Amino acid sequence: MSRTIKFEKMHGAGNDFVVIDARTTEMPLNDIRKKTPALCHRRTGIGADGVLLLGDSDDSDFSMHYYNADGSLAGMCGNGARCLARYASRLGFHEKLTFRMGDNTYRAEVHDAYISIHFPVSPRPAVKVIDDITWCELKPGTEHIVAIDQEFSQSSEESLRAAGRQLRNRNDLFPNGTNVNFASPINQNHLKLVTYERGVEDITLACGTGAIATAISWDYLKHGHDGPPFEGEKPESGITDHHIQLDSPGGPLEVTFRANQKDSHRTYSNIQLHGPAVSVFSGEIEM
Ligand SMILES: N[C@H](CCC[C@H](N)C(=O)O)C(=O)O
Repeated sequence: MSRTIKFEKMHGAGNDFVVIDARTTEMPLNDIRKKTPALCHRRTGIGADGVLLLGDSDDSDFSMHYYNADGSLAGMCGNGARCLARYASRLGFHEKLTFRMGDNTYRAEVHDAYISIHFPVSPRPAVKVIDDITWCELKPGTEHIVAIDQEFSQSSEESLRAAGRQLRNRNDLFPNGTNVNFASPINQNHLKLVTYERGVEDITLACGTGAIATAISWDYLKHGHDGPPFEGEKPESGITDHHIQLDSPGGPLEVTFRANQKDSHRTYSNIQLHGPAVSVFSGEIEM
């Protein structure tokens, strides 16, 4: 049976989504998931990198559900979270809200120009050398690997897409696949970032969890890496707060976090993602 469903098309730094209030659709979430590739198709559908659903929650303001464009599940979507928070605040939720995604409860603060999402996660980066390139592997809500090299700023989009696709499909190393981030430093607190996204199977204009993964990897590779120190830096004991800007093809995102250094261990907390969330149009679609 086909149904007409209301949706809003939104984006955060060009990472775009079909947003649906699942409380009003009377359609099982899994049925919407099955329709996700058709909804996200850029020629025959609405066109998006994924579908965001707002659902009920017992212990938060709402629950977030996210499907990649191919219908696969992802642990988290940072740009999507900002869009859903903006959408929720327009539905009448407060500007400060909480939402549930998987096992985590996130907090969001909705401002006119930007939205901040507090990530209740403490990712533990691990260094992996693959084909002579140093990668940092970590999971700020979903799976990422990050390489940081000045050379990526000169690389063509085609070459990064091909390299991202190849690594994403290295099932021997990443049985669940991974999102792949190529970053190049501009200065200590500012990097350029290109992300190949699993489930979209392409470079997207921005990736929020990729921005978090990159900001933390940048710090970890300098201070927390078990191998020889990078740039001659030695780990120091203590707490430091960081604010990093990541420039993606679709625009800048900002990440703040706290690094906690104890002996040779470096851990991360107070992670926040800040950036825009914009409504493009709304409509109805037969599903
Ligand atoms: N674009 C999203 C990430 C989606 C992650 C997804 N592609 C996966 O983990 O499979 C973001 O802003 O964080």
